Amino acid sequence: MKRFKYAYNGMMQMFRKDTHFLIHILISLIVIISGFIFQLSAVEWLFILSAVFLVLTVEALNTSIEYAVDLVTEDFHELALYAKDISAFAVVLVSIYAVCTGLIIFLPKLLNLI
Ligand SMILES: Nc1ncnc2c1ncn2[C@@H]1O[C@H](COP(=O)(O)OP(=O)(O)OP(=O)(O)O)[C@@H](O)[C@H]1O
Repeated sequence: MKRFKYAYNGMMQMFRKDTHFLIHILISLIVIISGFIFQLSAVEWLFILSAVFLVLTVEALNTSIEYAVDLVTEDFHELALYAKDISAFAVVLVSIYAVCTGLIIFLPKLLNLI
């Protein structure tokens, strides 16, 4: 129960600090609602949910790394720059995976509507 409380506090802090997180949550909700509308198969749900949770998880880790780096130094430091930039790169990578997954699953269904 303690762990859930800490996790809840972490989530609330994410909402306060990281506006990207809120955008990710909103997009995730739209994707999940679309999944119900298009009646995804079990395998399609697995890919969509893995993409959604991967993006949210990596975004949370990215914010966590930013805090850890800021704790060590707020001065300009090349290693701080590498740590933050590589962590941002990880978010971009999973976002590309999520966009590809969304396109592969939803695009044929959307084209079918036309
Ligand atoms: N201490 C530092 N030394 C060198 N470069 C830094 C340092 N802090 C931040 N940077 C550079 O500025 C960029 C933005 O850092 P920042 O901590 O503002 O994160 P952010 O991407 O704006 O995240 P958020 O919007 O969630 O706060 C980093 O990716 C890095 O290139």
